[in-house]
Amino acid sequence: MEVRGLTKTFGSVTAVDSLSFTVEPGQVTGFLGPNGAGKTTTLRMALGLITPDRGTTTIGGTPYAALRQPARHVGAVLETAFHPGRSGRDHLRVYCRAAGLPASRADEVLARVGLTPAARRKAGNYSLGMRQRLGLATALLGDPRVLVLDEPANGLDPEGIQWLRGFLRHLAHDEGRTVLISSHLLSEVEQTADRVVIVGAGKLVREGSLDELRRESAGTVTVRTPQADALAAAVAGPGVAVTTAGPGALQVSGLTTDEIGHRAFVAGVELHELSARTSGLEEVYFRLTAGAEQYAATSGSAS
Ligand SMILES: Nc1ncnc2c1ncn2[C@@H]1O[C@H](COP(=O)(O)OP(=O)(O)OP(=O)(O)O)[C@@H](O)[C@H]1O
Repeated sequence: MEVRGLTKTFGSVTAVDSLSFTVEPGQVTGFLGPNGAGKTTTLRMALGLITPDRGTTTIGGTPYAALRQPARHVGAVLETAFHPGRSGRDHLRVYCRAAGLPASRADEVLARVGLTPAARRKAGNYSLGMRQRLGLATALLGDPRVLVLDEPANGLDPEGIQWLRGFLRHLAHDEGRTVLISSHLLSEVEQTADRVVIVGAGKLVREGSLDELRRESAGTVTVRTPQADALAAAVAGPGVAVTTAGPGALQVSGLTTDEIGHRAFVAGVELHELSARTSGLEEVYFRLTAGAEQYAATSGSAS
């Protein structure tokens, strides 16, 4: 799935801004960003539910709207709407008819998502977690190569989350499907996703493997010094990032503790602490999207 230059404006809000990224088969890709970052709008454009101002999305080289029998190519769970009086099984059979699929697919996908025991119960009485499973079953009806799921872990209990992780990884790794899942929490996709696409304020912030992000989170050094400005000047250079981490404390990335200690010594800067530490993925994600969240908060309160 290739997203190229997608842009969408609602009034004065640019929800999605020249966004481009690629989602590969055989992997689970996490689509991450804080609330209001434009994830749902992007997915709705990718699935032809709303029209972008600019840009394209193609699935296996073809725009969604041009796919013949789209259910066989792309399965999506964006918002899950059910007729409350209809059983889960009947809900799926209606979709089978609409998509030209045999009714027997309904029972097959119910079994895949573990809903067989509840198949004949009214969907209106399903728990949130069961509704999520029914949504997933609906997406799987056409046996699609691409799955797009908006916040699929919402409402699932810990056991359900565990099951979902294994299931999505199986669909991608063992069956070679393309799986895209959105979330505003990195922790929610951390154990499922192989890659992440991170957006903030409608723009791409980062696209890459989770391993890359993990490596990045390993390289921060905390320095405490009464001469913070002098130290910042002493370590500055290409590939080095320095941020303030409280009074008299700096975080330096791009240099080892030995290199920072040496530069401080040469510059005559007194050090009180020099420690390498793993900042953790969540912190890297927060740092990447912090500006975007600020922007979202400002634009939200102004409107
Ligand atoms: N139909 C609409 N009309 C007006 N503004 C909209 C509409 N849809 C989305 N927006 C705005 O576009 C921005 C992006 O919203 P979107 O729902 O795509 O973000 P999101 O990343 O999915 O957020 P969340 O995690 O909260 O679901 C927000 O500022 C939102 O208020």
